[in-house]
Amino acid sequence: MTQHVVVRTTKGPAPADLAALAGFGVATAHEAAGRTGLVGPELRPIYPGSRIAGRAVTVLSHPGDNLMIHACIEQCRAGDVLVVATTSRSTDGMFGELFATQLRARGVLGLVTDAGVRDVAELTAMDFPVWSRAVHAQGTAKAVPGSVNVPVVVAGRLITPGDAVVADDDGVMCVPLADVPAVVAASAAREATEAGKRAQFAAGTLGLDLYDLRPTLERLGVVYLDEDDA
Ligand SMILES: O=C([O-])CC(=O)C(=O)O
Ligand SMILES: [Mg+2]
Repeated sequence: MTQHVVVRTTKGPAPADLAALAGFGVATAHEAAGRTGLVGPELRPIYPGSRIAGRAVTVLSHPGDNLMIHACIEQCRAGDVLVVATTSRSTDGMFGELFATQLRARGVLGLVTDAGVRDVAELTAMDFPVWSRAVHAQGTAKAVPGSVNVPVVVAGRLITPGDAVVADDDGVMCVPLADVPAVVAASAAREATEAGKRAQFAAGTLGLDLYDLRPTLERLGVVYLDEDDA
């Protein structure tokens, strides 16, 4: 018989590294991580404008059943992001504002879920950020066991408890715990480089010249024509 577990774990990234990742955001951290780590684009924020980075606390639930979210909440602490996956595809609304209220009371930053959520107006009003596969009012049961703090796959991406989860309007990414310091350092370097480029672009420089792309166009056979010759 399958064993269902609730794993108690405190390991996670340094708070300063999580704060830094929240500042950089998903696109920068993803590039800095060697274009890795992204959760599939089907997970979207339920409202725009949030940017968080926190320690992953994971739930693996039976579809249509939120018992294990209840079981998980006492394992959560300030600075965490709750990550919910289901054992087969489900868009049922297994999370809403009452769960968010419990998580907020513990200092949890937000929810990333491969399933559905509901109470979007209330979640928006309380500014509790959620990235989900679906918004669906479909109610769920509390009857089937699952696990807390085991590795899960969310929209194609493996997330292990204690990893850093970064989420904003561009989507969601995961930085494995051991990689966090290196990704923070690479993100800072990338941001400094982009600041220099931004200043040059604002002054009128073209990417074509800054990146020396004219020889590439020529090598690839792209020809410039005047309108009358086209
Ligand atoms: O209670 C549920 O099943 C989900 C929900 O709507 C809430 O958390 O408010
Ligand atoms: Mg509700």
